[in-house]
Amino acid sequence: MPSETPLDRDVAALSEAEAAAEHAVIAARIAEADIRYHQEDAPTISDADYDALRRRLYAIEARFPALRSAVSTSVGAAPAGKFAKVRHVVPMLSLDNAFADQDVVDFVDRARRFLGLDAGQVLPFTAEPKIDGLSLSLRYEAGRLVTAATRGDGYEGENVTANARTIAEIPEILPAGVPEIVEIRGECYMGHADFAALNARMLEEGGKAFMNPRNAAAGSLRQLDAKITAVRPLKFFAYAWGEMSALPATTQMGMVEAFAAWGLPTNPRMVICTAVDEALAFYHALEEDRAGLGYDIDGVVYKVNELALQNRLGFVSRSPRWAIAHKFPAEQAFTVLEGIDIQVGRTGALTPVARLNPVTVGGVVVSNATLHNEDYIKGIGADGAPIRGGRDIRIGDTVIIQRAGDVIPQVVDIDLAKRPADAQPYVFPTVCPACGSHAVREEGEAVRRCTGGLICPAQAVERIRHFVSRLAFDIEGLGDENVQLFHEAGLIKSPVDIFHLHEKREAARVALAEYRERQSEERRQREGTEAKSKRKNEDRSFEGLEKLFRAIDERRSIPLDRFIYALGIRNVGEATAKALAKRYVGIDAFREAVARAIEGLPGEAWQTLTEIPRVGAGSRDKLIAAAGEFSGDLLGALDVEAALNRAGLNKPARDNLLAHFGDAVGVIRAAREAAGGQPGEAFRELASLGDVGEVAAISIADFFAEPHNEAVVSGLLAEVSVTDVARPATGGALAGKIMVFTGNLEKMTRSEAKATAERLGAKVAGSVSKKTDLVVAGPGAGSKLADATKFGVRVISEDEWLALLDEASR
Ligand SMILES: NC(=O)c1ccc[n+]([C@@H]2O[C@H](COP(=O)([O-])OP(=O)(O)OC[C@H]3O[C@@H](n4cnc5c(N)ncnc54)[C@H](O)[C@@H]3O)[C@@H](O)[C@H]2O)c1
Ligand SMILES: [Zn+2]
Repeated sequence: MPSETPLDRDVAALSEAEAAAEHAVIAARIAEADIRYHQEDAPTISDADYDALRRRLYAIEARFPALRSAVSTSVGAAPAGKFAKVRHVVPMLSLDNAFADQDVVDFVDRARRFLGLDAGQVLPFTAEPKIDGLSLSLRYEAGRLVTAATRGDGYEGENVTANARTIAEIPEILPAGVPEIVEIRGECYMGHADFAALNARMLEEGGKAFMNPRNAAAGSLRQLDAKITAVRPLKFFAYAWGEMSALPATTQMGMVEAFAAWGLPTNPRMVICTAVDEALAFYHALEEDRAGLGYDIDGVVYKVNELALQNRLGFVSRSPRWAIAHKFPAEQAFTVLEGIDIQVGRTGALTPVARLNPVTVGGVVVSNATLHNEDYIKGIGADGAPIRGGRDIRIGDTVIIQRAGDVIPQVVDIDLAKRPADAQPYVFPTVCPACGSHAVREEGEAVRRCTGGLICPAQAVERIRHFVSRLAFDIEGLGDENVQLFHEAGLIKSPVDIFHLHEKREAARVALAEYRERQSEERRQREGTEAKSKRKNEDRSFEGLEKLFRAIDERRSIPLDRFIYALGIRNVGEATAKALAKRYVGIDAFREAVARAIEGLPGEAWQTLTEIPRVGAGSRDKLIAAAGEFSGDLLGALDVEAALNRAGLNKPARDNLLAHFGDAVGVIRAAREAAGGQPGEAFRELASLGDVGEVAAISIADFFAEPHNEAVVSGLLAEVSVTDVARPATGGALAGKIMVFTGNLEKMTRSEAKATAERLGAKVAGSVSKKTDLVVAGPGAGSKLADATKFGVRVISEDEWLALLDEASR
């Protein structure tokens, strides 16, 4: 609830003056909300907030009846001036609301008491979905539709006859034999799929999207120009009636069945209940099916089935005593966005989370909701097209929160009318809030990522796990569990700490002991017995720890490719790391090359051009060259077209560039800008290595340009010596040989086998050809083995391979 109304103060504690003051404020807010909702189809508070205001109003009036005013008994809002008015012979009233199951129990008890029923007598009532649309009254005279009217204030509605006639589901003529005067009432609504399609069309035509299906239905029906209504996909369910010259039935159910027989759409979920339990079961079952109905409902309506009993029960002020609306907890609510927090995920992704003024949605108090990503906040969808009609989200905005079922609550829209005058567009951080490293966003990616992988606490555990993984430092005894526990104990915060762990032997022992203690405690709890833990945590040796220290020491020397791979640079996998190591051989040469590449790092405009789909490096360079030669000013559109033609791009590249930058002027402007930020020679060289490429080169440069990472690399180099990668094809027992592994290897993994072969100078290929020198085939080998036979390539078993390795290492 917005803070202006202290709805939480106990009514019993209010003085008469306080009550009067609060009553006046609430009454004014209800009157205002009624006009926005019923007359303008543009609500400014949520239904739940509205209901809470009404409940509070009635609570105050119950204690101070003298405060009752027009609002207390009002229904809807007066007809809008733009429509002709229609007087309802039988008023169209509202319904009393039930929120908790107990309210329904009370309702039935009240009705039974009123009717003087004793325990043995049943009181059947109907239960049916409460459709979330707007009520519509259809008057037929001699079987012909003569007037259609909205509810208005219950006594006078708006004449929307021409509009209603355009609704396909509403019959113009009723079958012969119907009473002379028939007034059928029901709900005019719009289905989910139709609503989505209508909104897409509205946006495409440059119009405004509707907030929800109810507003869309109301806005479409209440059009001065019926031609507009005609193209809006409106539907109708009949469930009530007004003036009738004769009644076709004596029960609620019978009446609705008669309407169906006359050709009116009625809701298939309507049932008869004889006990409260049955009604509540219906309610909860419907709530579960709610999302799949295809149209919005906001609760269940119960009505006493016998019309004779309905007549005896009659009305209280604005609603019948024989019916009640049992509302579902709201799935959407308005609240104020108080701030945007940035969370950093395990892989460095920065995710914006809305900090909200707490609000109840779907029966749960929500104070955080997802904002998805940077573009979502700006009003841009995943496909680059506007969402929410292009409205961005700002701190201080009044936002709509949605929470359906178990889905994470999300911010779905904002109310522009309530935007504070000083609200600023949200600027997404370019620095990681967890570690201060810069955060970059790759073109074509929705997420921005922290580049401080090695020091970022949010990513630490993941990165350290990668650092010690098999293809990287391969430190035995430092599995996922140990990384986690040493990280939690503050002993390994970054990879450098691994090499200092032995200096903190005591602390490591304590951390390990505590971890074991926790583990066995958990086991005890799980198994439920004390006795089970036979070895009651006796002083177990810390042999494992000593072994770990030895394993770490063994890795104080590591080949360059493994070292590069271990750093966990984005887009740098095993193959890229190998290509780099092969090219630069030693760590110093590699770092120098990267430092030079950073100096020549291309500008953002160049990077953007690089990542537009179907625009390869060739097209990009052609375009930049053409833009460089182009001397005209960008306003001369003809020249611009000519310049673009001269560039000689292929069609897909050209189309995608035009789509991305809007028009030829935009393309040339972008190309000119890119020309100013072209990469230097060193960058181009880095990017041109096999298995590296421009994307990886940018990631490498970004990584080393981040001082935090440089610091960790220097720290590591003080602890480990990075060995040069032997130039291949010299000396190794398999120098220059092309090998293929196929089938299942049982004594070593595929990647191990591959690494060993490469260490001996072989090149490992993925498929067998005439050039293949050797195939190692395990069980289950298939087509590759067949190829080997076909080409006459030598094939050996895994055991023979191991023997060969033995020999080679002697
Ligand atoms: N957000 C706002 O600013 C705002 C303002 C005013 C009203 N409202 C919403 O409207 C409600 C009050 O409006 P109300 O006075 O129309 O009461 P109501 O919506 O609680 O109940 C009466 C209405 O229910 C509808 N209905 C749907 N299915 C029905 C069925 N099967 N049988 C009978 N009636 C059915 C009819 O149109 C009827 O007029 C509030 O509880 C709130 O949800 C919201
Ligand atoms: Zn970070």
